[in-house]
Amino acid sequence: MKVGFLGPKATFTELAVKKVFPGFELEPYRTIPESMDAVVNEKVELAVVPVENTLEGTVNITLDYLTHVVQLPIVGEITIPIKQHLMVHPDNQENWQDVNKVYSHSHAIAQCHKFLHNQLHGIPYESVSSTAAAAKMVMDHPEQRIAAIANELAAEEYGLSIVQHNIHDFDHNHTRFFVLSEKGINFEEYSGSSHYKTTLMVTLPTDKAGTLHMVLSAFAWRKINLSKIESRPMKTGIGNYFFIIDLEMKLDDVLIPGAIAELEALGCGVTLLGSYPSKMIK
Ligand SMILES: O=C(O)C(=O)Cc1ccccc1
Repeated sequence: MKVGFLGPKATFTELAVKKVFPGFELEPYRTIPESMDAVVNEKVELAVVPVENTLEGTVNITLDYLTHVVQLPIVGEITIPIKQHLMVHPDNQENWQDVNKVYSHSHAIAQCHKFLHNQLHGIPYESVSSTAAAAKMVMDHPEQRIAAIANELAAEEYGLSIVQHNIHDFDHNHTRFFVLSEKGINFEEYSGSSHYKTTLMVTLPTDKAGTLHMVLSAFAWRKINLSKIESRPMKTGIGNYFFIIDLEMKLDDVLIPGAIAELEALGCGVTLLGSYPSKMIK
């Protein structure tokens, strides 16, 4: 089976893939949407995409592409610890404090704001397609005084020197990834996890007071635990939002279908995005 992921080699996404799909054939893509398109176009059987980070929140492009452009079932979830390091070309290791630009993925930059503000004050930073793309760029340009924020594997892969370890602003930095596939793969087999979640997309009827309250009540009185609720723009006008709701249980025959029927009776639109095992990597 072939797995599509945000490349190039040694991104955090690749780390997540390797934790649960060791030995699988890997296909790097330049962007997250391109890795999802590859599933739709049957170039790969599944894609692994980042969806949420402890420090920076939702990866909007992933949720938006999943809800507005492609309809790919979520078949699994992987959560991994994230450690960010500052790295430079070995030629510039001694004078690393003279860097004049820092490159990384926007989420990685956001995870290190305090470090950048305090230790590299005033140095501009720029976001690129992934942390590994930033590392590769630093390797390709030894003549430039630039640094990348990326993981240890990227430093190894691209021959860079880590000059500051663990520069993320808070401990317990984790990122969640969705596994997307149309093949109905049994992620429990690969992950060994039988802890399930279910994700719903819910649109509310317009101009009806108290609907969100009633939506939450439908889950509350059934004692269905929510692990996340996120609003995203419908992209149809200011103030028009839908909700992505993660439930802390597997799709069953009674409780979740009952809650969905209740939401529909309120005039909500409900789409099941997936019911899947969730694997936490320590
Ligand atoms: O750029 C990467 O390495 C990615 O896989 C995206 C990302 C960036 C920062 C934290 C987690 C995932």
